[in-house]
Amino acid sequence: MRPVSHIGRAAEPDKQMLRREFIAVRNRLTADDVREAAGALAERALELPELAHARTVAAYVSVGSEPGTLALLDALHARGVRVLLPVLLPDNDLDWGSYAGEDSLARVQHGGKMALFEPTGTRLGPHTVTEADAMLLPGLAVDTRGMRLGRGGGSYDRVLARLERTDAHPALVVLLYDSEVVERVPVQAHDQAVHAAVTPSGVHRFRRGA
Ligand SMILES: Nc1nc2c(c(=O)[nH]1)N(C=O)[C@@H](CNc1ccc(C(=O)N[C@@H](CCC(=O)O)C(=O)O)cc1)CN2
Ligand SMILES: Nc1ncnc2c1ncn2[C@@H]1O[C@H](COP(=O)(O)OP(=O)(O)OP(=O)(O)O)[C@@H](O)[C@H]1O
Repeated sequence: MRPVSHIGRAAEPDKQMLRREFIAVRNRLTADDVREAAGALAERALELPELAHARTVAAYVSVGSEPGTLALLDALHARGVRVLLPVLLPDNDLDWGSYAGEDSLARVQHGGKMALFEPTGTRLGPHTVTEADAMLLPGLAVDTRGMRLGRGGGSYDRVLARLERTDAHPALVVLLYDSEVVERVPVQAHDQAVHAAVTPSGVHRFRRGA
């Protein structure tokens, strides 16, 4: 058997298989499980110094069985933090808009992709994310190096590449369930490590190059 932690094209089928497995586990969660986890996740995340000091936070609105983010968005918004939310573009890149409460969101179906909740206000442009002091990222798993397995759209790979090009260095925090922090995920050359993961039971910090 091939190891799963190699770099390169061979990682792609491994990623696909792992994504299916993590999604299957999420799909077995009940509405109560999701609700309970969302409350705990918001509490843990709000304890992060990176969020306590942030004036602008790039985040996202969870859907389905993803770890819930709405309570966290509301708490940040109530504190006066500027919360940026993604708008999915046709090439999977992300534009951004501001969160102004639940009424400022609309459910958007992008072709055959999953339905998302997106901000209805002014679109600020893809570059706006470089103004964030912290970024909350979706994912399916993260490993002990901070390498993140995303859904495979490459949206956040693009965002992270944009941050690197503009020399922006926000705190990168992925929101996950406890069982999604694992020993190793497959990586490709374009993948970038996050600094921390927040799960309902705690915060995991990753050392760069670990
Ligand atoms: N709640 C939430 N919002 C989010 C993301 C996310 O993962 N979760 N994104 C994360 O990048 C961005 C949207 N990007 C996306 C890119 C591609 C697909 C997509 O192709 N989905 C396919 C297959 C993948 C899947 O099932 O997960 C589909 O829905 O069938 C979805 C979202 C920004 N907003
Ligand atoms: N900077 C980039 N610009 C354009 N496409 C990119 C970039 N980085 C990665 N991609 C492409 O995006 C696709 C998905 O990459 P990958 O499997 O790493 O997604 P992911 O990290 O799991 O998803 P996401 O970033 O949406 O959370 C790949 O085909 C990859 O080549």
